[in-house]
This record gives sequence, structure tokens and C-alpha cells, in this order.
Amino acid sequence: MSAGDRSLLTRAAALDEADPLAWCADAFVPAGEGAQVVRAYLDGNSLGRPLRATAARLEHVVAHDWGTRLIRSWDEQWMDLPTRLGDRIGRVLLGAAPGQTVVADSTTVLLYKLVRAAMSAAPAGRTRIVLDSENFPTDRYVVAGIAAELGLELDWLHPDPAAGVRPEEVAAVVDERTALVVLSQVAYKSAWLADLPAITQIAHDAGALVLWDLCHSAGVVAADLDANQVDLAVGCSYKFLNGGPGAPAFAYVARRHLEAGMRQPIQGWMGHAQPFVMGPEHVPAPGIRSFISGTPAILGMAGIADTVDLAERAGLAAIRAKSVALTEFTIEAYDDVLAPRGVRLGTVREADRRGSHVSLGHDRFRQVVATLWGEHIVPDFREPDAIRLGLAPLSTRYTEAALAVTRIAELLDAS
Ligand SMILES: Cc1ncc(COP(=O)(O)O)c(C=O)c1O
Ligand SMILES: Nc1c(O)cccc1C(=O)C[C@H](N)C(=O)O
Repeated sequence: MSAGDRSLLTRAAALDEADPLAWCADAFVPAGEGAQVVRAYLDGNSLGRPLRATAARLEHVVAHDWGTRLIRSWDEQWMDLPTRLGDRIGRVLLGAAPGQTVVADSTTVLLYKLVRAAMSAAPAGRTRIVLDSENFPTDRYVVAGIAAELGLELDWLHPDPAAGVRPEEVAAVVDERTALVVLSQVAYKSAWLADLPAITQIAHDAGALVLWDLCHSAGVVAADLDANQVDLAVGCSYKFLNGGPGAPAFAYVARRHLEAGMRQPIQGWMGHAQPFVMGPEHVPAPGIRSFISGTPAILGMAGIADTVDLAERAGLAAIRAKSVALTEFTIEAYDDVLAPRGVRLGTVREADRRGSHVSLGHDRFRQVVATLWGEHIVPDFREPDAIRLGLAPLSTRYTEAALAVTRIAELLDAS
């Protein structure tokens, strides 16, 4: 290890020492022990780490709510869990007043439901959807599938892959034929933080609605959905919300659309006004509850509330400040030791246009990541040549980022 690498680790240790959110990392289940201990986890933007409180909560749910109260728990607490938890996510993380957020399904399924809902509400003549080629595959596949199903047209944006969609690119395509604009607030590859207020306003000025995918921003960046007059949003809970693998997603539908009778396409019994009447016809439940279709995933929801509690104690502004500081530190470390070794930076340098990961490119990264995983240093690899360093402000330490960057440099030197 060179003197430069040592000073990187020393600087990181000092930042950890001074970190006002350092106490949050202790709330997580230790990642292994002995020879198996994870030395650096940098994939919290793909699968967040579990909280200790969640391990205890799951045990309680199994032994008490499920094991002892059994079917009675539906009446006692499970039936409104999707909207109760949705309201908490909305209040603490999304800037959404109660009654507009629900937890259900996967992001993919909620995207389908919300895009179809928006299209059912679109005035005649508005038959075009705007989306971008850099969005996560599921968003592109779902929208393209709906376009084929309903005979709609797509307006594809092709943003700079190392950045993301800019307001002027949206302004150039929306017009009186646009029904909906579907974008991610933080791009899954580059971490580009879209200008949500400006783009939402541009879509509205053209008479279109906007659906924001918040998968990579929920829990780390404010969306202020109500204040920004957002129409629709989805997001997943197993990244920065640490809900666990396959934990259900959330959907937001602005009150004005619920009051106007916006309807989703999968009218199952759990979104019925009176599910247990089991009548001949579907009568939608009032409000956001009508966006539920089948039985809610109660076990999958158990962990989400623990992160919302922790985030409320930490405060979203402090979480965002740490996220910015972590990405800033990682980019400085990149400048020091990786840029000289030919690594490309795939994330913007402007902190206010950046989410909570740093994307790096090198044609030897597939092999580098395989070696890192074997050493219990865990970033992720995205085709064709990218390492993403996911920096989850509640759980990631500066020393984890420093260790990953240092080892990447050493592995590039060794091969
Ligand atoms: C932006 C974005 N949208 C959607 C998804 C996936 O959704 P799902 O929970 O349905 O797998 C992900 C990640 O998996 C994502 O990064
Ligand atoms: N959802 C995932 C999964 O089920 C398996 C592995 C990874 C994921 C992810 O979340 C990928 C992630 N959305 C991404 O940005 O690449």
C-alpha cells in the first residue's frame, strides 16, 4: 500500500470519526464475522442491509402476529398496513400528505398499474409517452409493452449516459399529444439526479402528467412530491429503505387524481370497497386503497418501517448531506488513485445533480469485481464495464469507500 493510499484511509477514518450519522451504522445487523466479515458493502442501492430492529420485528411478527393471533391479525392490524406504512413513507421520505401512498406489489407491477391508470385518464388525442433510453430496463419494458397493448406512440429521449435527462430535452418533445412523461429521479447507472421540479413543470405546461421512478432516490434524496405537484410515483423498498429482498414497492397517486376517479387496471378483491362482502361486481375502495389488487405481503413489509423510523430520527436533510459527502469523498479518491490508472468517471461532478452512488468504468472491471467479492468487498458490476459504488448514508462508512477504491487500484496494478 502506497503512502497515498494510506492517507486516503486515514482521511476516511477521520471522516467516520466526525460523522454526525455514525450512530446509525450500529443499528444494522453486523455483516458476518471472522473470516466471513464483509469489509466493505457498497451495494445498498441494490439490496440494503437489514436493521437489528428488523430481525427482532420479524421474530415478533412470526411468533405473535402470525403464530398466535393468526387470522385475527388481518382485522387487528394487517388490512390497513399498506396505507398506514404508505402514509409514513410519504410523510418522512417523500413529502406526501396522507392518503396518497400505498405499499404493494413490485415496482414493475406498480409501474404497469400507474402507467395504465394515467393512460385511462388521458384526454382524447393524448396518445404519446415520453421516456428515456437510459432508464432502468423494467421501466422501458413496461412502457413499451403498454404502448404495444394500447397502440400508443413513444417519444424516446437519448440522454448522455454519464449524466441523464435534462429539462430542455423534455421541453423539446412534449406537446399537445403527450399524455405522460416517465423518468427516474436518480438514474440507476450514472446516479444523475434529474431536476424533478423543473421537468414536472415542463410536462404540466404541455398538459401532460409525470410519473417518477424513485427507486434510487427514496430514502436518500427528497422528492417533495406534493410541493412539486407530481402526479404519480413508484419506488422500491429493498434498496435504501432496507425492506429486504423482494419487499413490496410503493406507489404515490396525487390526491387530485384520486378524487377525479383515476383507476388502475388490476381490479382485485383487496382494492374493493368491501372485500369480504364478496359481491358480484368490483366497487373500488375509496382513495389510494383502490390501487391494491391482491393480498398484501405482510412479512415483506415488516422491515420497511424500521428504516423509516431510523430515517425520521436521523432527518432526511442530514441523510442527504452525508450522501453528498460520501459521493464527494469517493470522487476525490477516484481523482487521486483511479483516474491515473485509466478509470473513467461515469457520474457527474456537480453534487446537486448526483444521487447516492458513484459509477466507474474500466474494461477490466468484470474480473476486478469477481476478485473483490471473494475478498468480501462488495460493490456491483453493470454491463459492459461499470462498477457502481453504492453509498447508503445510514450504513456506509467512509472507510468502506476508501478500502474499495484502494483495492480497485491495487488490482488494476496487479493484473
Ligand atoms: C429504477 C428502477 N426501477 C425499477 C427497479 C426494479 O423493480 P422491481 O422491484 O420490480 O424488480 C429497479 C431495480 O431493481 C430500479 O433500479
Ligand atoms: N432488484 C434486484 C434483484 O432482484 C436482484 C439483483 C439486483 C436487483 C436490483 O435492484 C438492481 C438495481 N435496481 C439496479 O439498479 O441495478
